[in-house]
Amino acid sequence: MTATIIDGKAHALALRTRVAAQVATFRAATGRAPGLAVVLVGEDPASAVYVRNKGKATRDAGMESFEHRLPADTTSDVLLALVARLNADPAVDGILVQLPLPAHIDAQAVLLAIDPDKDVDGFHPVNAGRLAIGAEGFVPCTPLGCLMLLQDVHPHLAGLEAVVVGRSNIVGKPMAQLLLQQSCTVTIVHSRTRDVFGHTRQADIVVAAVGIPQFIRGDWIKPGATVIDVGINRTDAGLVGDVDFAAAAQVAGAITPVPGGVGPMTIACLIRNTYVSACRRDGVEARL
Ligand SMILES: NC(=O)C1=CN([C@@H]2O[C@H](COP(=O)(O)OP(=O)(O)OC[C@H]3O[C@@H](n4cnc5c(N)ncnc54)[C@H](OP(=O)(O)O)[C@@H]3O)[C@@H](O)[C@H]2O)C=CC1
Ligand SMILES: Nc1nc(=O)c2c([nH]1)NC[C@@H]1CN(c3ccc(C(=O)N[C@@H](CCC(=O)O)C(=O)O)cc3)C=[N+]21
Ligand SMILES: [Mg+2]
Repeated sequence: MTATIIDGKAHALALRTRVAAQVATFRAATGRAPGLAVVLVGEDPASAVYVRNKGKATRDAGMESFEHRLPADTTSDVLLALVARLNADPAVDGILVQLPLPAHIDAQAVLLAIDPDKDVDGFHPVNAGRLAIGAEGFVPCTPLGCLMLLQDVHPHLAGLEAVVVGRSNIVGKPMAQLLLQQSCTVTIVHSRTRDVFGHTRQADIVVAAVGIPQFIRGDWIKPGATVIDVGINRTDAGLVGDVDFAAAAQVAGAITPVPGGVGPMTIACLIRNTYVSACRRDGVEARL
């Protein structure tokens, strides 16, 4: 069997195009553009590339991008003061503080300072709680993008066995919550799991968010299963995912590539969340 390759780039472009059309309607109705503030502390080159790409995607959608670049030695107090200003700024609908932050800054404290109703990353504990109880809030962009790709392959997710590899607050845990909300039977495996492939081999859906290049082997996948590879690993061989793509594609029914899979959907969902935030803040219905 050779898997269908899930084209994340095409899905992302379609979503961004839909959002851009709705943003035009929003601007005509309200006389203002939705705004996204992105904060980058330090000079990590990979982070700088992401922030540039986010700014471009924001402007391409007809929204305003406010980019704040701070030096690596910025204090927590200075960063918290900037977040407070962005919280109070009516032109800002979404706030994203690029992670990772330098080690001397308490990242949890910074995330906690963001107004949950501008938290388009969905990282604030209030939004994590809203997701857990099924209340309206912001869902982290990467798992939301993964869910959209999965729903294209499986219009009915209910009853499917899903295994999420990884339990981080920004990918694994919210991914498991979303799949549970869709009535999948969800298993989360992590570094202390005794038999990771014993679990993945049973799964109809495997979401890999481990951070280890090509960690998931081809024979860990059940024939016909859907594989979503969240991993972004820069190696000497270039950018690779957390799945051994060549081997897994021989077994899976559908699989996302890296690059061109989940990554572009993350940015498209950030644009979507920012548009939705602007609609909520102005009391107009979000249409997507
Ligand atoms: N495409 C995109 O838009 C995005 C991609 N990423 C990428 O996704 C990947 C995961 O990111 P993130 O969740 O932040 O990573 P973290 O490092 O925060 O979490 C990794 C998880 O994998 C688990 N893990 C580590 N080793 C093993 C193992 N041997 N067996 C089973 N589980 C293991 C860890 O377990 P434990 O908790 O026990 O330590 C942890 O829960 C990275 O490659 C990252 O670059 C991240 C965000 C967005
Ligand atoms: N507050 C915060 N929110 C985030 O959402 C966030 C973050 N911090 N820190 C870093 C991670 C990582 N992340 C990615 C976004 C897009 C691609 C992406 O577009 N990837 C392209 C390739 C890009 C390349 O070539 O490097 C692809 O997979 O095709 C990847 C990774 C968002 N993150
Ligand atoms: Mg992490």
